[in-house]
Amino acid sequence: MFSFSKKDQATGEVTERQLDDANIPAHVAIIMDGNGRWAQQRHLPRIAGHKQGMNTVKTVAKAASHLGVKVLTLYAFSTENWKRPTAEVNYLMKLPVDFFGTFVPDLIKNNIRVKVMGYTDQLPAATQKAVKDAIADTAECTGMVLNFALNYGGRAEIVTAVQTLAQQVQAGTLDPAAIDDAAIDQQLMTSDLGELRDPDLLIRTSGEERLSNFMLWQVAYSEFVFTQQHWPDFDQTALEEAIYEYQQRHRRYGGL
Ligand SMILES: Cc1cc(N2CCCCCC2)n2ncc(-c3ccc(F)cc3)c2n1
Repeated sequence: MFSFSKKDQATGEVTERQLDDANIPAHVAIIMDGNGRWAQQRHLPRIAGHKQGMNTVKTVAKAASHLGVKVLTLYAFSTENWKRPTAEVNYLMKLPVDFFGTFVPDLIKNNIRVKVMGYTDQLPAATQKAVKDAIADTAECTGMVLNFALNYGGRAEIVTAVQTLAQQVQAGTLDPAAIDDAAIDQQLMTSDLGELRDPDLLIRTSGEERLSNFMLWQVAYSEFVFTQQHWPDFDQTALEEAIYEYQQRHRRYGGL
């Protein structure tokens, strides 16, 4: 059992809570929202929110690993984020370089393996190199998979999968009647996660209640938990509270 304390924001009352360590979600996915608003509330530039957000990534990755999460997927940059101001995009593209420049030893110490899903060939060369090196440096780790969605979009992922299957039908190597869930799963960027490819729990921070084109196919049966704090304020306790909420729900897979 994992114990944690929850403080009621209104009354200040503190209650002890227990997590059932036999029901920790195997795959947790997080839409890390609120970095810009966090900075704005402190009269700081938006990039200050991203910088603090990256520190939260380090904290939450270690916390998830200690709790027994097997895959942690983090939505770091969407295919729509290229529309942001050039200076902000340039700063964001340097974050993976900074992250691995400082955090790979910690990842290895915690036996955490890095995976990245997205259209990484469209990223700057330095970002691609940092990602490639971190994947190689942690390839022997057998613990939690830290899976970054980087230049990722759920609809683009499905379009790419459909195009591949259509080409196989056109080539005469695939019978259209054989296209089922498994055939689609196999073409998605999460295919190498095997049985852990679909998130059991999706968390979105900062109060927004939208998917924003994230893992649209994979979250078909996920539990969603929307939390109020901005991502830079998210921490181990917030993760434990989200997992506690997940554990209070009856899980159905379309059945009774
Ligand atoms: C673009 C971007 C933005 C980014 N933010 C910090 C977290 C809040 C969300 C936006 C800003 N973080 N944080 C970590 C990464 C990262 C990505 C790939 C990778 F292999 C290693 C680290 C990252 N990438």
